[in-house]
Amino acid sequence: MRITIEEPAVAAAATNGKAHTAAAAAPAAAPAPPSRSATPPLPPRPAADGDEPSTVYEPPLQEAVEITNKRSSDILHDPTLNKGTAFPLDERERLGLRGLLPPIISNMGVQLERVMKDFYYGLDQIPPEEIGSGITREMERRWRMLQGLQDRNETLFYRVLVEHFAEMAPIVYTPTVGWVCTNYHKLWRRPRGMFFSAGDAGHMASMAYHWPQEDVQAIVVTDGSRILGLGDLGTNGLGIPIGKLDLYVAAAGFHPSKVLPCVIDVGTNNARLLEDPLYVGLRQPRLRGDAYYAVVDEFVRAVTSRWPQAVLQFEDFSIEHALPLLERYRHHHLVFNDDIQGTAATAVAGLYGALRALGLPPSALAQQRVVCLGAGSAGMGVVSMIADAMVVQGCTPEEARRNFWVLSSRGLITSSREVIPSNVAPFARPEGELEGATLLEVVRHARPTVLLGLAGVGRLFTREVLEAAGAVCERPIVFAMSNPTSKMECTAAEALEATEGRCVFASGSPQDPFEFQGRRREFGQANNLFLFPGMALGAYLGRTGTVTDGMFMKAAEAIPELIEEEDLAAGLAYPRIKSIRDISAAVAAAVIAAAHVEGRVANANASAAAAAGPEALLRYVKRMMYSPFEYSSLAYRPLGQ
Ligand SMILES: O=C([O-])CC(=O)C(=O)O
Ligand SMILES: [Mg+2]
Repeated sequence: MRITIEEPAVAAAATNGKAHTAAAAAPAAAPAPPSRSATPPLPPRPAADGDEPSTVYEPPLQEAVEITNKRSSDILHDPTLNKGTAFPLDERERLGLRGLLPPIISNMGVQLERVMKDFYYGLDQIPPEEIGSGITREMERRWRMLQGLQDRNETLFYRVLVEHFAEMAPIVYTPTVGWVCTNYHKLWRRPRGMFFSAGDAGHMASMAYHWPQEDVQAIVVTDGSRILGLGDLGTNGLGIPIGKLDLYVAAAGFHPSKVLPCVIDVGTNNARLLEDPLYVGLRQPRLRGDAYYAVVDEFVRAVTSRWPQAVLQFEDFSIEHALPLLERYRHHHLVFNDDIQGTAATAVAGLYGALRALGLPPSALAQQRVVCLGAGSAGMGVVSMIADAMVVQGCTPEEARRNFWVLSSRGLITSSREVIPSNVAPFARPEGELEGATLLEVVRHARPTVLLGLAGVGRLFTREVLEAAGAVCERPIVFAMSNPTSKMECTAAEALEATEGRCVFASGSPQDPFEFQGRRREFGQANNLFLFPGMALGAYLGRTGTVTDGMFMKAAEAIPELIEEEDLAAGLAYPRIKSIRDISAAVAAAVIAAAHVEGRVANANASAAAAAGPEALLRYVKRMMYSPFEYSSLAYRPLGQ
């Protein structure tokens, strides 16, 4: 496997072709692009006849070489030196840039095409089906504006993000981040984070040293194979680790220079990206099997060797790899999978919150009847953890399992199904019980109190399904957890209308408040953003070695404690995200406390704080959190001193 180099001739041809396509698709009001926006064709090559030079030698007017004493990101941040994706491989090696840029080496023609498309069409270069419902032009404008701020002044960026978190989280994170990933190759700006590709095999350990920070405390990595519910986005998926780590800083107080977003590029099976001349990832189908695991293993060895104390969060890996990778590393490294474990703990937290809102004690969890749509890694992670929580609340594992009805795209899963993955098998209904039944049939038959949506395919909680849920239960709990907005199982308005306002609703992507039956209704956000920043902070501060199920369970129990009384009365199952820093601090403290009981807190300060009790521990955590409210003063120390 080697780094792919775009052929200039091919790229120039593609440039011309695309310019015409874009012009045809342009709205009538848009200015017509010049007939040729691409680089002019090269002059015909002179025929080689004999040994005579065909041209007269002309000395160049300016030096072709520019001298610099800068390296690595200092070069990318110097506009006079930066070439973006066009740095050739030898310069990437010589200047410590390998890994700081996507694997494709473009030429200036491709860069020109990207710029001109944006210049002429802006958002309109993007086919409407890619925009995704819920993403408006105004959200795009805000994203671009905040991105510009982040590129020039991170302290100020994080200050505005912390101060206006509820308003800005939907722009830097879900749902806008889904749109950003879909269009990452068109929106290309300054690179942020690291790219490890299959073409880097054998080089990753040394590449990790190209990252300029000695002290990295948290890494989020994706292989781009299942970005939110949007599918395989290849290297474009890096937008997700970037968005997650923005929240590490804003919500959990990691220092912005100490977090590292990463993508592992093993190819993509997304035909549209493979054909797009602007795509910046490897143009090859995804690696599979041992070849795939070899790349991920090398990445994990590279980053954990250079930064042994860092927490490593796996994000948006497709179902076939997410669980095997978690099992592979979780017993040796400080890792967790946010979609499996973070989403699970978020769902448990929300169920405890919903029970509180309904005036029921935590022990009532053991009596809930749960229908879960989606048997992927996130769905099954949620189901297993709710079952574990039911056991904590006093029922046997067998009784807990009988409380679940799990549906895949082929309907209800029963033990008569030919192939059942091992994590699904314990939750298969007994043979003969409605194999393959539709969601509507299952709701009527099982009479659930809880309806969970984790299928990632869009509006499957139809009006009929929701009405049935409202008919079999006075106050059904409805969580539409798939992201982004276009993939949610139903909207808040749909859930409220179909149940005459009786349900407790939450969704993974945010929903604006609205008036319903003369009352303003607001909704909790069932998103793992409540979990992962605090989980990472607790695991990092505690130096807990690994991340255990017990740590997740305690984190889940801590979250509903932070819902305000008046919000409980209004039926909110989650605290408000504007208190995200308090929530993350409480989660981190709960995580350290759980790890302390398990005897795995290796950091003496954290251990002493845990021994001193919950208040001392919470104070310790809060003291360790970075705050962007003041600039720190800068001191100068020359290199080598
Ligand atoms: O990123 C989010 O909003 C939640 C999440 O992990 C996912 O949907 O994969
Ligand atoms: Mg995710």
